[in-house]
Amino acid sequence: MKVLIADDDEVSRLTLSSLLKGYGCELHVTKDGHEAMAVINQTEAPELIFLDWNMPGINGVEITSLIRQNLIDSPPYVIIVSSNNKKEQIIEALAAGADDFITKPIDGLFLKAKYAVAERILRVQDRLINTNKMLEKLAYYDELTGVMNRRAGFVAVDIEIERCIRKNEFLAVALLDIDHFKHINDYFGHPEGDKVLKQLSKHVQQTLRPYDVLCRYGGEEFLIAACLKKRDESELLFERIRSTVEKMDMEFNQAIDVTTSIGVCIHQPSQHSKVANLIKQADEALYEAKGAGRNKIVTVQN
Ligand SMILES: Nc1nc2c(ncn2[C@@H]2O[C@H](COP(=O)(O)OP(=O)(O)OP(=O)(O)O)[C@@H](O)[C@H]2O)c(=O)[nH]1
Repeated sequence: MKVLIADDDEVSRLTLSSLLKGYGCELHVTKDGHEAMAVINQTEAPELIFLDWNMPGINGVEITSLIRQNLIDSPPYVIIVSSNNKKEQIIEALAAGADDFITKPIDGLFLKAKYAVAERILRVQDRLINTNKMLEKLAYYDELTGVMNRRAGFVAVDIEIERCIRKNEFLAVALLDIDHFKHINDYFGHPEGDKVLKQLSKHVQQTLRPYDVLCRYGGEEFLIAACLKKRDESELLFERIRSTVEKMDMEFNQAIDVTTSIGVCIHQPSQHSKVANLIKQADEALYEAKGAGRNKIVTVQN
Protein backbone atom coordinates (compact mmCIF):
# COMPACT_ATOMS: atom_id res chain seq x y z
CA MET A 1 0.00 0.00 0.00
CA LYS A 2 1.28 3.51 -0.86
CA VAL A 3 1.52 5.49 2.40
CA LEU A 4 2.43 9.13 3.05
CA ILE A 5 3.84 10.35 6.36
CA ALA A 6 4.01 14.14 6.72
CA ASP A 7 5.50 15.36 10.00
CA ASP A 8 8.10 17.98 10.90
CA ASP A 9 9.01 16.11 14.07
CA GLU A 10 11.86 13.69 13.42
CA VAL A 11 11.03 11.29 16.26
CA SER A 12 7.42 10.84 15.07
CA ARG A 13 8.57 10.44 11.47
CA LEU A 14 11.05 7.73 12.40
CA THR A 15 8.63 5.90 14.71
CA LEU A 16 5.83 5.86 12.11
CA SER A 17 8.25 4.92 9.29
CA SER A 18 9.80 1.99 11.10
CA LEU A 19 6.43 0.60 12.23
CA LEU A 20 4.79 0.97 8.80
CA LYS A 21 7.81 -0.47 7.00
CA GLY A 22 7.16 -3.61 9.02
CA TYR A 23 3.74 -3.90 7.32
CA GLY A 24 5.32 -3.82 3.86
CA CYS A 25 4.07 -0.32 2.96
CA GLU A 26 5.56 1.76 0.13
CA LEU A 27 6.52 4.82 2.18
CA HIS A 28 6.75 8.49 1.16
CA VAL A 29 8.00 10.67 3.99
CA THR A 30 7.87 14.49 4.02
CA LYS A 31 8.66 17.18 6.57
CA ASP A 32 6.17 19.91 5.66
CA GLY A 33 2.75 20.56 4.20
CA HIS A 34 3.87 21.70 0.75
CA GLU A 35 6.01 18.58 0.20
CA ALA A 36 3.05 16.50 1.39
CA MET A 37 0.74 18.18 -1.16
CA ALA A 38 3.25 17.42 -3.94
CA VAL A 39 3.07 13.69 -3.09
CA ILE A 40 -0.74 13.80 -2.76
CA ASN A 41 -1.04 15.45 -6.20
CA GLN A 42 0.99 12.74 -7.92
CA THR A 43 -0.94 10.75 -10.53
CA GLU A 44 -1.26 7.89 -8.11
CA ALA A 45 -2.11 9.47 -4.75
CA PRO A 46 -1.22 7.59 -1.53
CA GLU A 47 -4.02 5.39 -0.19
CA LEU A 48 -3.19 6.00 3.46
CA ILE A 49 -1.97 9.39 4.74
CA PHE A 50 -0.63 10.33 8.18
CA LEU A 51 -0.67 14.11 8.64
CA ASP A 52 0.87 15.94 11.55
CA TRP A 53 -1.52 18.68 12.70
CA ASN A 54 1.15 21.39 13.07
CA MET A 55 3.61 21.51 10.20
CA PRO A 56 5.35 24.31 8.31
CA GLY A 57 3.52 25.28 5.11
CA ILE A 58 0.02 23.86 5.24
CA ASN A 59 -1.14 22.15 8.42
CA GLY A 60 -2.55 18.63 8.48
CA VAL A 61 -6.18 19.63 8.94
CA GLU A 62 -6.02 22.11 6.04
CA ILE A 63 -4.51 19.39 3.85
CA THR A 64 -7.31 17.06 4.90
CA SER A 65 -9.93 19.58 3.72
CA LEU A 66 -8.13 19.92 0.37
CA ILE A 67 -8.00 16.14 -0.02
CA ARG A 68 -11.75 15.85 0.61
CA GLN A 69 -12.49 18.58 -1.94
CA ASN A 70 -10.27 17.19 -4.66
CA LEU A 71 -9.77 13.42 -4.34
CA ILE A 72 -13.40 12.40 -4.55
CA ASP A 73 -13.32 9.39 -6.88
CA SER A 74 -10.80 7.41 -4.88
CA PRO A 75 -10.49 9.09 -1.46
CA PRO A 76 -7.43 8.22 0.65
CA TYR A 77 -7.74 7.24 4.31
CA VAL A 78 -6.45 10.14 6.40
CA ILE A 79 -5.15 9.92 9.98
CA ILE A 80 -4.29 13.14 11.83
CA VAL A 81 -1.30 12.87 14.17
CA SER A 82 -1.06 15.26 17.11
CA SER A 83 0.23 15.52 20.68
CA ASN A 84 -2.88 17.50 21.54
CA ASN A 85 -5.70 15.04 22.13
CA LYS A 86 -8.35 17.38 23.45
CA LYS A 87 -11.92 16.47 22.47
CA GLU A 88 -12.36 19.73 20.49
CA GLN A 89 -9.19 19.02 18.47
CA ILE A 90 -10.31 15.52 17.55
CA ILE A 91 -13.76 16.79 16.56
CA GLU A 92 -12.22 19.52 14.39
CA ALA A 93 -9.98 17.00 12.59
CA LEU A 94 -12.89 14.62 11.92
CA ALA A 95 -15.10 17.51 10.77
CA ALA A 96 -12.41 18.50 8.25
CA GLY A 97 -12.62 15.00 6.77
CA ALA A 98 -10.07 12.95 8.70
CA ASP A 99 -10.94 9.28 9.13
CA ASP A 100 -9.05 8.85 12.37
CA PHE A 101 -6.81 10.53 14.92
CA ILE A 102 -3.67 9.25 16.64
CA THR A 103 -1.82 10.90 19.51
CA LYS A 104 1.90 11.38 20.06
CA PRO A 105 4.00 9.71 21.32
CA ILE A 106 2.90 6.99 18.93
CA ASP A 107 2.09 3.67 20.53
CA GLY A 108 2.99 0.69 18.33
CA LEU A 109 0.01 -1.48 19.30
CA PHE A 110 -2.42 1.38 18.85
CA LEU A 111 -0.98 2.14 15.41
CA LYS A 112 -1.22 -1.53 14.42
CA ALA A 113 -4.93 -1.59 15.32
CA LYS A 114 -5.65 1.64 13.45
CA TYR A 115 -3.67 0.45 10.42
CA ALA A 116 -5.80 -2.72 10.31
CA VAL A 117 -9.00 -0.60 10.31
CA ALA A 118 -7.62 1.61 7.53
CA GLU A 119 -6.65 -1.41 5.46
CA ARG A 120 -10.11 -2.98 5.87
CA ILE A 121 -11.96 0.25 4.93
CA LEU A 122 -9.69 0.83 1.92
CA ARG A 123 -10.24 -2.73 0.64
CA VAL A 124 -14.04 -2.32 0.94
CA GLN A 125 -13.79 1.05 -0.84
CA ASP A 126 -11.69 -0.52 -3.61
CA ARG A 127 -14.23 -3.26 -4.15
CA LEU A 128 -17.07 -0.71 -4.29
CA ILE A 129 -15.21 1.47 -6.80
CA ASN A 130 -14.47 -1.52 -9.05
CA THR A 131 -18.04 -2.83 -8.86
CA ASN A 132 -19.34 0.65 -9.65
CA LYS A 133 -17.07 0.90 -12.70
CA MET A 134 -18.29 -2.48 -13.90
CA LEU A 135 -21.96 -1.55 -13.40
CA GLU A 136 -21.40 1.77 -15.16
CA LYS A 137 -19.88 -0.09 -18.09
CA LEU A 138 -22.83 -2.48 -18.24
CA ALA A 139 -25.34 0.37 -17.90
CA TYR A 140 -23.86 2.68 -20.52
CA TYR A 141 -21.85 0.59 -22.97
CA ASP A 142 -22.73 -2.09 -25.46
CA GLU A 143 -21.11 -5.32 -24.39
CA LEU A 144 -20.24 -6.59 -27.89
CA THR A 145 -18.80 -3.46 -29.51
CA GLY A 146 -17.73 -1.37 -26.47
CA VAL A 147 -19.42 1.76 -27.87
CA MET A 148 -22.22 3.50 -25.95
CA ASN A 149 -25.58 1.79 -25.78
CA ARG A 150 -28.81 3.46 -26.88
CA ARG A 151 -29.63 4.90 -23.44
CA ALA A 152 -26.21 6.53 -23.06
CA GLY A 153 -26.33 7.64 -26.71
CA PHE A 154 -29.52 9.63 -26.13
CA VAL A 155 -27.95 11.41 -23.16
CA ALA A 156 -24.78 12.11 -25.18
CA VAL A 157 -26.80 13.59 -28.09
CA ASP A 158 -28.60 15.84 -25.60
CA ILE A 159 -25.21 17.08 -24.39
CA GLU A 160 -24.19 17.75 -28.02
CA ILE A 161 -27.42 19.71 -28.56
CA GLU A 162 -26.43 21.93 -25.63
CA ARG A 163 -22.89 22.30 -27.00
CA CYS A 164 -24.25 23.35 -30.43
CA ILE A 165 -26.59 25.91 -28.83
CA ARG A 166 -23.68 27.38 -26.83
CA LYS A 167 -21.40 27.52 -29.86
CA ASN A 168 -24.12 28.41 -32.36
CA GLU A 169 -23.28 25.34 -34.43
CA PHE A 170 -25.23 22.72 -36.39
CA LEU A 171 -25.81 19.17 -35.29
CA ALA A 172 -25.70 16.21 -37.64
CA VAL A 173 -27.59 13.20 -36.34
CA ALA A 174 -27.22 10.05 -38.40
CA LEU A 175 -28.33 6.44 -38.44
CA LEU A 176 -25.89 4.03 -40.05
CA ASP A 177 -27.12 0.57 -41.01
CA ILE A 178 -25.06 -2.31 -42.36
CA ASP A 179 -26.32 -3.44 -45.76
CA HIS A 180 -27.64 -6.99 -46.09
CA PHE A 181 -26.27 -7.91 -42.69
CA LYS A 182 -28.61 -10.87 -42.59
CA HIS A 183 -26.73 -12.36 -45.59
CA ILE A 184 -23.42 -11.87 -43.76
CA ASN A 185 -24.79 -13.76 -40.77
CA ASP A 186 -26.40 -16.44 -42.92
CA TYR A 187 -23.38 -16.96 -45.14
CA PHE A 188 -20.47 -16.57 -42.71
CA GLY A 189 -22.20 -17.39 -39.42
CA HIS A 190 -23.30 -15.31 -36.45
CA PRO A 191 -19.84 -15.18 -34.76
CA GLU A 192 -18.34 -13.66 -37.93
CA GLY A 193 -21.26 -11.21 -38.00
CA ASP A 194 -20.35 -10.21 -34.45
CA LYS A 195 -16.77 -9.59 -35.56
CA VAL A 196 -18.04 -7.32 -38.34
CA LEU A 197 -20.01 -5.29 -35.77
CA LYS A 198 -16.95 -4.98 -33.53
CA GLN A 199 -14.59 -4.02 -36.31
CA LEU A 200 -17.00 -1.54 -37.85
CA SER A 201 -17.47 0.18 -34.47
CA LYS A 202 -13.71 0.45 -34.03
CA HIS A 203 -13.18 1.93 -37.51
CA VAL A 204 -16.08 4.39 -37.27
CA GLN A 205 -14.94 5.51 -33.80
CA GLN A 206 -11.49 6.21 -35.24
CA THR A 207 -12.90 8.52 -37.91
CA LEU A 208 -14.76 10.60 -35.28
CA ARG A 209 -13.55 13.27 -32.85
CA PRO A 210 -13.40 12.23 -29.19
CA TYR A 211 -16.57 14.15 -28.28
CA ASP A 212 -18.65 13.01 -31.28
CA VAL A 213 -21.30 10.47 -30.39
CA LEU A 214 -21.28 6.87 -31.56
CA CYS A 215 -23.73 4.42 -30.08
CA ARG A 216 -25.16 1.06 -31.00
CA TYR A 217 -28.76 1.95 -31.68
CA GLY A 218 -29.97 -1.60 -32.28
CA GLY A 219 -28.78 -4.86 -33.91
CA GLU A 220 -26.73 -3.63 -36.92
CA GLU A 221 -27.70 0.01 -36.62
CA PHE A 222 -25.54 2.78 -35.15
CA LEU A 223 -26.37 6.34 -34.11
CA ILE A 224 -23.81 9.06 -34.82
CA ALA A 225 -23.97 12.72 -33.79
CA ALA A 226 -21.47 15.48 -34.46
CA CYS A 227 -21.47 19.26 -34.03
CA LEU A 228 -20.59 21.10 -37.24
CA LYS A 229 -19.53 24.69 -37.87
CA LYS A 230 -21.21 24.60 -41.29
CA ARG A 231 -23.95 22.38 -42.67
CA ASP A 232 -21.82 21.22 -45.62
CA GLU A 233 -19.14 19.68 -43.34
CA SER A 234 -21.58 16.80 -42.92
CA GLU A 235 -21.00 15.48 -46.43
CA LEU A 236 -17.27 15.03 -45.88
CA LEU A 237 -17.71 13.45 -42.46
CA PHE A 238 -20.27 10.81 -43.48
CA GLU A 239 -18.58 10.08 -46.79
CA ARG A 240 -15.39 9.41 -44.80
CA ILE A 241 -17.32 7.01 -42.57
CA ARG A 242 -19.04 5.27 -45.50
CA SER A 243 -15.80 4.78 -47.42
CA THR A 244 -13.83 3.75 -44.29
CA VAL A 245 -16.29 0.91 -43.75
CA GLU A 246 -16.30 -0.05 -47.43
CA LYS A 247 -12.48 -0.23 -47.44
CA MET A 248 -12.28 -1.97 -44.08
CA ASP A 249 -9.70 -4.69 -44.17
CA MET A 250 -11.52 -7.50 -42.41
CA GLU A 251 -9.32 -9.44 -40.04
CA PHE A 252 -10.98 -12.73 -40.98
CA ASN A 253 -10.09 -15.74 -43.06
CA GLN A 254 -12.77 -15.00 -45.63
CA ALA A 255 -13.16 -11.75 -47.54
CA ILE A 256 -16.37 -10.11 -46.36
CA ASP A 257 -17.63 -7.07 -48.24
CA VAL A 258 -19.32 -4.69 -45.86
CA THR A 259 -21.16 -1.56 -46.92
CA THR A 260 -23.44 0.80 -45.04
CA SER A 261 -26.38 3.05 -45.74
CA ILE A 262 -26.50 6.30 -43.80
CA GLY A 263 -29.43 8.65 -43.16
CA VAL A 264 -28.45 12.09 -41.88
CA CYS A 265 -30.50 14.91 -40.39
CA ILE A 266 -28.78 18.29 -40.11
CA HIS A 267 -30.32 20.63 -37.63
CA GLN A 268 -29.60 23.93 -35.90
CA PRO A 269 -30.38 23.07 -32.26
CA SER A 270 -32.52 25.21 -29.99
CA GLN A 271 -33.99 24.63 -26.53
CA HIS A 272 -36.94 22.94 -28.29
CA SER A 273 -34.81 20.32 -30.10
CA LYS A 274 -35.77 16.73 -29.35
CA VAL A 275 -33.37 13.82 -29.90
CA ALA A 276 -36.19 11.43 -30.82
CA ASN A 277 -37.43 13.79 -33.53
CA LEU A 278 -33.94 14.14 -35.08
CA ILE A 279 -33.51 10.37 -35.06
CA LYS A 280 -36.91 9.91 -36.72
CA GLN A 281 -35.82 12.19 -39.57
CA ALA A 282 -32.47 10.40 -39.86
CA ASP A 283 -34.38 7.11 -40.00
CA GLU A 284 -36.53 8.36 -42.88
CA ALA A 285 -33.38 9.43 -44.73
CA LEU A 286 -31.86 6.00 -44.05
CA TYR A 287 -34.94 4.33 -45.51
CA GLU A 288 -34.43 6.42 -48.65
CA ALA A 289 -30.75 5.46 -48.83
CA LYS A 290 -31.71 1.77 -48.67
CA GLY A 291 -34.34 2.31 -51.36
CA ALA A 292 -31.82 4.08 -53.59
CA GLY A 293 -29.68 0.94 -53.75
CA ARG A 294 -27.73 0.96 -50.41
CA ASN A 295 -24.08 1.98 -49.78
CA LYS A 296 -25.39 5.54 -49.97
CA ILE A 297 -25.84 8.64 -47.82
CA VAL A 298 -29.10 10.58 -47.82
CA THR A 299 -29.21 13.89 -45.99
CA VAL A 300 -32.21 15.93 -44.90
CA GLN A 301 -31.96 19.53 -43.68
CA ASN A 302 -34.13 20.62 -40.80
N1 LIG B 1 -24.11 -11.34 -35.64
C1 LIG B 1 -25.05 -10.55 -35.15
N2 LIG B 1 -26.16 -10.28 -35.88
C2 LIG B 1 -27.08 -9.48 -35.38
C3 LIG B 1 -26.95 -8.87 -34.12
N3 LIG B 1 -28.03 -8.08 -33.91
C4 LIG B 1 -28.82 -8.20 -35.00
N4 LIG B 1 -28.27 -9.04 -35.90
C5 LIG B 1 -28.78 -9.48 -37.19
O1 LIG B 1 -28.86 -8.40 -38.09
C6 LIG B 1 -29.72 -8.81 -39.15
C7 LIG B 1 -30.51 -7.62 -39.64
O2 LIG B 1 -31.22 -8.03 -40.75
P1 LIG B 1 -32.28 -7.14 -41.52
O3 LIG B 1 -32.99 -6.24 -40.53
O4 LIG B 1 -33.10 -8.04 -42.36
O5 LIG B 1 -31.43 -6.17 -42.39
P2 LIG B 1 -30.28 -6.43 -43.46
O6 LIG B 1 -30.12 -7.87 -43.78
O7 LIG B 1 -29.08 -5.72 -42.98
O8 LIG B 1 -30.87 -5.73 -44.73
P3 LIG B 1 -30.90 -4.18 -45.09
O9 LIG B 1 -30.80 -3.41 -43.79
O10 LIG B 1 -32.21 -3.97 -45.74
O11 LIG B 1 -29.74 -3.91 -45.99
C8 LIG B 1 -30.60 -9.93 -38.60
O12 LIG B 1 -30.26 -11.13 -39.25
C9 LIG B 1 -30.20 -10.00 -37.14
O13 LIG B 1 -30.20 -11.32 -36.65
C10 LIG B 1 -25.77 -9.16 -33.36
O14 LIG B 1 -25.54 -8.68 -32.25
N5 LIG B 1 -24.85 -10.00 -33.92
